[in-house]
Amino acid sequence: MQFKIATLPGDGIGPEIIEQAVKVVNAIGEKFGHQFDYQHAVVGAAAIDATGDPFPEETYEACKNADAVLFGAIGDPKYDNDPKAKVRPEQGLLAMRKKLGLYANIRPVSTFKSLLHKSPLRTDLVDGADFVVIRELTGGIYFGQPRGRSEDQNTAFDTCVYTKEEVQRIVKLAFEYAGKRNKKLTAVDKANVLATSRLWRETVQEMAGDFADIELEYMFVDNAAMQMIQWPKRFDVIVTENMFGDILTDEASVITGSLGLLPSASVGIQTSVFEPIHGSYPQAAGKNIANPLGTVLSAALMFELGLDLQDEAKAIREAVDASLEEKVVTEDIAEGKAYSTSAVGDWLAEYILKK
Ligand SMILES: NC(=O)c1ccc[n+]([C@@H]2O[C@H](COP(=O)([O-])OP(=O)(O)OC[C@H]3O[C@@H](n4cnc5c(N)ncnc54)[C@H](O)[C@@H]3O)[C@@H](O)[C@H]2O)c1
Ligand SMILES: CC(C)[C@H](C(=O)O)[C@@H](O)C(=O)O
Ligand SMILES: [Mg+2]
Repeated sequence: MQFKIATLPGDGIGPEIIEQAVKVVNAIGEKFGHQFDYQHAVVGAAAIDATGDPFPEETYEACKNADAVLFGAIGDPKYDNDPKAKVRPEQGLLAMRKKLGLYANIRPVSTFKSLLHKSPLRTDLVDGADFVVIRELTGGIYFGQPRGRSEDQNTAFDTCVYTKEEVQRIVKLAFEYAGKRNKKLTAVDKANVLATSRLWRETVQEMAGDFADIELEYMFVDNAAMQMIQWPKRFDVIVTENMFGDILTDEASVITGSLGLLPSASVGIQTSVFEPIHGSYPQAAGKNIANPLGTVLSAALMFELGLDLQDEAKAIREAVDASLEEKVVTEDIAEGKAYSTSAVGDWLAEYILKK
């Protein structure tokens, strides 16, 4: 089959990790007889440098016209350290999510047998941990109005807004996702304090009757942050709002051993975007040391959820498992010899072709 893939490397380590994902996707193409027509587009700081806009119209068009989008990461210290910057790389990512209607960010968290000892958590706690965080991605405090500063500049404000419809569509997706897994859903909120969280909880309660086969529990986000580390195996599917999901999933990556391992799928109304959960890791940019597996596993999610090609997704995950067992890994998870980002990509592509 023939597919159009938009590749958006972004900033920092973005180009290096996307390059490895493309190698892997090409190997899958060769093995399974698919052709991929790539359209490269700029986003983030790279797009500001090139066009002045962190999510230019041409990039939006490339995403809309694609069967799937592979995205690296955005962000640059020159903006991180300049709170007064008017245009920021992160605005490009948020614009992409909003304009493409990517309301659900699916972030699977699972452990690899060969990496259990890499987690700072006790092996018996993390061995077998396997859950999915469904993060709402186009609402909440990231997008709510009003936001800004008072006239005298001495007060700043952001607004957290959710409509019932926004909550319903993500909660429906989460119930359905739980139905395909172990039928357990944890709705994480801060309903003891926030009005938006009370709307979430009320909406989940109203919908629960339609999903009576799903075991449902509610948990406050502070408690969830603790239990995720204390007892990660108790979770199966978690649904939560935008910012809670952002924070909880970086925390969850500690269970697996590295932030560089976690993939995600941002799905919604138009084309889906497949992206690692980590950022542009500027300290590693250009050094060929970043872990490409979060991005490679995002490509696996692209086959699984975006293109509905299950054998292809499985072949990528098998290659990743094999690389971990053979210890062909980058420095964040290496013991002894560390491989470069590109060497890991080459090894994975070769493994897929040889198998
Ligand atoms: N989706 C995104 O594009 C995204 C996500 C998070 C942060 N950011 C941006 O990235 C920039 C840097 O942010 P940050 O330092 O807080 O977060 P980060 O995720 O870039 O890095 C945090 C730490 O995680 C580890 N790490 C991350 N990715 C890794 C990889 N592939 N391999 C090995 N280790 C990895 C490193 O130890 C790194 O110091 C900022 O500009 C931020 O806004 C972008
Ligand atoms: C860079 C930032 C806007 C982004 C977010 O907070 O959503 C990132 O942390 C992520 O998790 O993709
Ligand atoms: Mg994040």
